[in-house]
Amino acid sequence: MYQVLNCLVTEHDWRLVVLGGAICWLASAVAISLLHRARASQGRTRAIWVGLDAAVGGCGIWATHFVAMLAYDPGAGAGYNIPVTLISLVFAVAISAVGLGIASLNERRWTVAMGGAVVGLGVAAMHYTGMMALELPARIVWSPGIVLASVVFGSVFAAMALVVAVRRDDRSHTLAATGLLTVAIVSHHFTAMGAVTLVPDPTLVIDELTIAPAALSFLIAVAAFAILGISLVAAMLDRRSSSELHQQKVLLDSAIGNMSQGLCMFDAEGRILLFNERYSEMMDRTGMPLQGRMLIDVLQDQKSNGKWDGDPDEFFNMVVAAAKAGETLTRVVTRNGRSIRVVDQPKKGGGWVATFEDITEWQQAQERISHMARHDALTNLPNRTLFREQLEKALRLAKRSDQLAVFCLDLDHFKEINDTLGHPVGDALLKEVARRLGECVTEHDTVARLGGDEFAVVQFCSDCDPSAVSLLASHIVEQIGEPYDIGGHQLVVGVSIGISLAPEDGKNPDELLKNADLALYRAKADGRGTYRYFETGMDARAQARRILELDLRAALQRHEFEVYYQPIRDVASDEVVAFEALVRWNHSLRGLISPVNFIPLAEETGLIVQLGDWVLRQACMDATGWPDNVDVAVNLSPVQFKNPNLVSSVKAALRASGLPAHRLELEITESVLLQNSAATLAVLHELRGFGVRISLDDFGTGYSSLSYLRSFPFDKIKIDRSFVNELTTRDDSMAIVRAVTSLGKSLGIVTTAEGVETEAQFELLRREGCTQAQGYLFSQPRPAAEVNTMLSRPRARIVA
Ligand SMILES: Nc1nc2c(ncn2[C@@H]2O[C@@H]3COP(=O)(O)O[C@H]4[C@@H](O)[C@H](n5cnc6c(=O)[nH]c(N)nc65)O[C@@H]4COP(=O)(O)O[C@H]3[C@H]2O)c(=O)[nH]1
Repeated sequence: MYQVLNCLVTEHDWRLVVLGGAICWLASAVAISLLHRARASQGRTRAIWVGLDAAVGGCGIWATHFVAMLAYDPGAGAGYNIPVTLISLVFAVAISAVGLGIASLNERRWTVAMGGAVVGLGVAAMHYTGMMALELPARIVWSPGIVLASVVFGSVFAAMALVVAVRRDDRSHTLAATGLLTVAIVSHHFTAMGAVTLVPDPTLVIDELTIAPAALSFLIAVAAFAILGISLVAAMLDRRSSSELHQQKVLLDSAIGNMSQGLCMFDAEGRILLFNERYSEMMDRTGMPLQGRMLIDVLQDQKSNGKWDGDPDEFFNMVVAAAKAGETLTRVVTRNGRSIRVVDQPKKGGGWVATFEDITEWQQAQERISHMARHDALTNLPNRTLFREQLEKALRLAKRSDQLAVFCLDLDHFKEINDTLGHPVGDALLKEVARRLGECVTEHDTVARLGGDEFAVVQFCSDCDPSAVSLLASHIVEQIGEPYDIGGHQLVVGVSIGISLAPEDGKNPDELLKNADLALYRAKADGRGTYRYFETGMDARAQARRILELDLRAALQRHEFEVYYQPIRDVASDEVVAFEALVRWNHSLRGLISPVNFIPLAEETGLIVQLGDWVLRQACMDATGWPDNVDVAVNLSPVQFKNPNLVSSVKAALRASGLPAHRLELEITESVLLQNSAATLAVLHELRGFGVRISLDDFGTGYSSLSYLRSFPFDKIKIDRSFVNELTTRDDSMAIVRAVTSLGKSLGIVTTAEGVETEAQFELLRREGCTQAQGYLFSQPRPAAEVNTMLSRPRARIVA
């Protein structure tokens, strides 16, 4: 230590020492400030800043050394070897570049310290290379301990300088770092100089390629100018980037200020660095000092004002810890009745960015969508999806003693009401039905609309009487069956109910619904307006029906259908005047199947359109081979009337066969007139318009409304065989037949009695003036090939 101080005090010119110190301070200040720029930039820009920084630092170290060497007078004849002097400058710049590059790599304190230590080694490398350039008639004897101390001083102080510099880019830290870097260079130099002892040796020859100390001052001035020049360039670059930064800041401010989202940026400690107005509005922090404040203080203020109901410490610690761990936090908070989604996104370099989005409307829309997806729009009752979920839940929660029943409901003849009175009336009726159902059940039960006129109920009751299910079912049948007054229409609609019980009829919603549906089918088949419980055999019957349906579809392709004909005789002349076409199914395994067993299924599945079309074409074709005065009657199903192509199908059948239209008779039932009567009547008029005749079949069995006879000028009324059957035994049947025949006579409509089986029936009909008769008395329906036989033989012989 003494040696170092002695060297400094006795062997140096103080004025030059102060000048060297000043150059060193200047270079250190520029180097520290450039280090900040380097660390704030990326990639190539960072490399440029590191390069400039190393050039300034290196020149500073070099100039400081040689100014200090000027201050140190080693004696006459001293000079500096030029190449080695220049190499020492290269070392100073190159090693500083490595150290500064390391220090700019990341935030870690140890990396920065290591970078600083490398810069310190650069100072040492420069110093000792510079000393090697010193040429004088003396030998330099080094004191190794002091040499080591000089290297340690340089590295430790330089490491400290860089660590302080990167801690914060403000004036105090920059000043402290500049001071420490100056100390690093200066302390290293003078400690190293203390390690020198010059031993005169006149034998030593001074190289020619040396530079005199006086000339060296010129080089130092160049280095000092280099420092100043680089500082100037850096300042200009800095200015330019400051103005760019300023512009960017203006842009950023306006973008942040106009965002619909709230935004707040925090540093790693939880201090507010930046926020927009939207943030303070949304989080109810308007008018509160926020800039630079710790979040915890803001929360505590809000807590004391009653605007925050959480635990500020707990919350603050949680968000700070999450940001430190690099976790993104998302939560939804409620402020002033609005729902706000907050996302805390950790940011590079510590801290986090919080964004605040008002999702109130979005949330409401989501709720609406989810409600719509699970409720029926018309009645607002749960739909099938929600019903299944609720049934599933009820099954999960049901205890052994609980009773759970699933009801499937179907309104009877709702379709006809909808078709005749229109959809608005149908909709109003469904709403009213939904309301009445709601009144029938308790708060433990669920009512749902599964679609169309299908409703469902889950009855859930604890420790209740088993008769509760039947009681509810009959109550529903009664309530739904009460008359409705809808838009001035007095309506009556019945309901059929199928019931399945859990767990005996099914353990899951699908099974229970399927079985309740099977029971519903049975309720409908048993005459509607009633309820039925599921029974095990129902499933098998449904299965058989499904097989029949599949068979029916295939039968058309396999040409398994055949048209049979039954003669219709004129009562007065006893001549065959027409044949009724009646379809038969020649099933490959089951033999001949009667239409009563497959026509309803064909109607349900819509296959009747295809089948009816085929019968029509076949019947027209067959009739062309009969005498011209013998007509053909073909049955039309109500379902065929819903097909817009009906008229064109009839025309096509006539055209294809060449049968005159007046020889074709189409038989319809009253139910055809029930559905959308205006459209049906238009079709009937169109058919009649081109000469086809229309008969009203099964008269007396359905609604038997005489108004139908007024609504359309039928060519024929067919009296149902149930009346003919009882003609000789029941007076009322006789009275009905008499009324219909006289009605026909007065309206000029042909009357045909169906199902005539006995001579006595025929005799009565003849007496009452019935126009035509049809029945087993004359012939059963027979294949087309037997038509000629039926035509040629008198009836008595056929019966026999
Ligand atoms: N007990 C008894 N029955 C008699 C007597 N005379 C005729 N019948 C039967 O009465 C039915 C008359 O036909 P429908 O009332 O139109 O009733 C028909 C008709 O509604 C429907 N049907 C038959 N073929 C077709 C078709 O091609 N298209 C449509 N849409 N329906 C058809 O199937 C129903 C039943 O047809 P089928 O079984 O052929 O039954 C025929 C016929 O065989 C009798 O003296 N005594």
